[in-house]
Amino acid sequence: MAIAQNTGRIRPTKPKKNAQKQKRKRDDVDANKLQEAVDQIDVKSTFTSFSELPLSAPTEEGLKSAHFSALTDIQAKAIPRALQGSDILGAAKTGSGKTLAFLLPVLENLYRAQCIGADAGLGAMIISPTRELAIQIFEVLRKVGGKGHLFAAGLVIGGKGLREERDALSRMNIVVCTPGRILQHLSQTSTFNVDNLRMLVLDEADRIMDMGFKKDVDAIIEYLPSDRQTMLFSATQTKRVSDLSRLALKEPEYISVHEAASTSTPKSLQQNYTVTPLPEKLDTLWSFLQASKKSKILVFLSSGKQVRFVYEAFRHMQPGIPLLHLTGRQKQTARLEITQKFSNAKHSCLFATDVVARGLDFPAVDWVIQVDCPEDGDTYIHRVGRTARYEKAGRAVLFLDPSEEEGMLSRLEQRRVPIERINVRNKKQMSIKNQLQSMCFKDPSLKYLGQKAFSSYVRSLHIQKDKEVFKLEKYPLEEFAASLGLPGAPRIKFLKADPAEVKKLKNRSRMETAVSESEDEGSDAEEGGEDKSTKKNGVRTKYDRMFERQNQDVLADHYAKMVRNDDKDDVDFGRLDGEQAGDDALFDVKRRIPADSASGSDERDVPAANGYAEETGGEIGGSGPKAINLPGASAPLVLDSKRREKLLKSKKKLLNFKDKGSKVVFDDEGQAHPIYELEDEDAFKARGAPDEQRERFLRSEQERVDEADRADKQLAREKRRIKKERRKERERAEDEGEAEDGAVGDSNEDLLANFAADADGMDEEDEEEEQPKAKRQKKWFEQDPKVSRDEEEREIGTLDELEAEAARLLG
Ligand SMILES: Nc1ncnc2c1ncn2[C@@H]1O[C@H](COP(=O)(O)OP(=O)(O)OP(=O)(O)O)[C@@H](O)[C@H]1O
Repeated sequence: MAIAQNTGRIRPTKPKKNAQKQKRKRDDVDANKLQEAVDQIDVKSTFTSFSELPLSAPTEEGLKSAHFSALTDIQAKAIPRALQGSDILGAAKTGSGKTLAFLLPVLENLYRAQCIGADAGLGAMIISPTRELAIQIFEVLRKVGGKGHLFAAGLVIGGKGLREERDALSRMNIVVCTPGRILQHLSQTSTFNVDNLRMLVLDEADRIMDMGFKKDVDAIIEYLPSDRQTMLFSATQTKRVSDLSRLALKEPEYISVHEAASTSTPKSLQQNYTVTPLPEKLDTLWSFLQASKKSKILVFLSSGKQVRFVYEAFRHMQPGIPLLHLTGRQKQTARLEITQKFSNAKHSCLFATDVVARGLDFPAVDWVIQVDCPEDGDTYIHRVGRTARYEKAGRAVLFLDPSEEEGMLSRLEQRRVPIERINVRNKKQMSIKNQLQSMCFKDPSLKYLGQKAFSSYVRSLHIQKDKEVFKLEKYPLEEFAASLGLPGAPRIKFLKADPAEVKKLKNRSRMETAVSESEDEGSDAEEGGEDKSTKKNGVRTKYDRMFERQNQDVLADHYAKMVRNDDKDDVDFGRLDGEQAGDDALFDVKRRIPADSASGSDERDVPAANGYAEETGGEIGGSGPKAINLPGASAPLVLDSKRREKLLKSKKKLLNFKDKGSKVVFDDEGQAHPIYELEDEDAFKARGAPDEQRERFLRSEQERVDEADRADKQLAREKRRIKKERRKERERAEDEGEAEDGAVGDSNEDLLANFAADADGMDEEDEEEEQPKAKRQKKWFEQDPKVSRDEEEREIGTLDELEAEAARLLG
């Protein structure tokens, strides 16, 4: 198969023309025979191996090289029906091989239809909710289809050049994509023709069909031909009639292989929970890591901020096991690198958000630890499904706060999850609170991360839909803040908001947010999220995007949308009551400014990095720019970009934002006054009319000038006298002979020079003037003055005398 690279760069390879033609001929014959065999499949019979199915030679070859021989349950049931062209709703436990259950029919059905090459157009579209999962599906496609098939296949997930994708799309037969990005191509790429599309696959279909992707999916469907085969797969598949009608499924086959099973999770998965009060969760996690250094562990936390804080804090404490972290906020290349690292690692601990909860097939994960309670039973199932995949063993532990225990256990029971309580051995339990506190004290940036982790966690609790499980008022938040090493709990404000808006926001699940983050917030300007806003706003520049990017280090996009700039409606978190905390509430993070600049006496200081404190109001702290009060600055420094945030690290640059200071003069008592000070008006009037005052002032100034003039003249006279004396002194010295009088002359000159300097400050030029000139050598045309005087006295009379005189001068 001509397959694109898994980085999103699409480079269909070109098989040699002759070989291609011959192969096509063979394939034509094969395809006809295969079609007959497929038509004759008895879908009710039991299949156990791939060899029992009528598959093409290239597919068989691919399966063989990937060492797939026996069919899993879902594959045995779904593949025969899908080969015959039925629409499928496939449900099976995590790690049970659903990917091959839809990839094989895609390869086979397109092969039999000879939907190969650029002329055939796009034959199949496979949609995944996350980029990581799309990449993984693409890899499996490459593994089983890359051996002998001639399809051109590619990945369209954003994070790479739009034009590059656009060019390749027009030649693709199979595309694996994320919803936002493919919709962008459908709406913007004129050469992208989907008229020949035969198959549409939705992996993690329940996720793709829910609120987060609703608009995108509905729009995508509009572009696709209605005469197509549609397949939906998920471990938590639903038969929602609304979804089926949205996708226009035709008499779909509902294949739920584990419906009758007593549990909805793999049998080989051992599941436990431990009741750990929120402030002790990090202690328990640390103790667990210390006891499991030779394991591969996946730790779920509910927000990217928490992931970042726990990762950074634990990293500093050197746990003795390699640590990794993954969130939707990271750049695509970093995410890819981390998933690969964790896949290849033997012993490692990956802290992650729900961005990796679904579909990812990390090999040999020993433990899945859920430090934060999942939002619902489905999320729990997907998270724990990252271990115990395809008949392998695995263990999962859920940390529950006492307030969550009852509610969550009943949800898990409803979802047929067998889970048992275990207790943490007191002896093994370690406390890292003091360590965290001292680390946060020493390292303001860690403390800052801790504050963000705290706020984002509280916000995530607040927006949870299931209030029977998540009762915000029951969590010991002060103690929780202390357990993160913080000196106090950052205060959080809740704002009243439009109920309709809140409802809409609440309907967005956390997973959706994580996923939409992952789609929206890569570094590349042409990613899915950006594309959506492009649609809305028309042309946007790089700077628009830069400023629109929501406070990347602080709050997620959806939180930003929940913040309203309406101070009147602020309600203190401390005073939160049932009504205020109800569905109508939106919230905002309120951080403190230093006590000396804060007006409210009850406010605590929460100094941010570099010793400065943040002040937020309205949208600040939620998503918009932050304002920092610099000591000595007249106005707060607004942090509306990364570049400005960096400023905080440079004292030199910060000086530009501070007041430059003003000049003052000191009176005799040592009191400072501004240089120009307005005097008292009455005192001014008492001194007479302004004109008179002006006259008086001019007169007095004139006298002052005259006096100064006189002094100057006197000084000039004195100088001239000194000069004269010095000249005479010099001449006398010359006359009497330099050798004898040098000493006297020098001493006089010193004396005179000193006097002159004292007299008034003669400047250097004057001083130089006073220095005796060094005796200069005569030029050829100059005469000795003595000689010259003698000569002048001598009269030149005749021509002979004149000639004789000229000869004498020349000689
Ligand atoms: N027929 C098979 N024989 C052997 N291994 C298989 C077979 N089918 C799938 N596998 C392996 O099982 C593992 C899980 O497969 P897959 O990722 O498709 O599961 P899934 O059902 O999609 O899981 P999830 O619900 O978590 O997405 C993979 O490592 C895959 O290679």
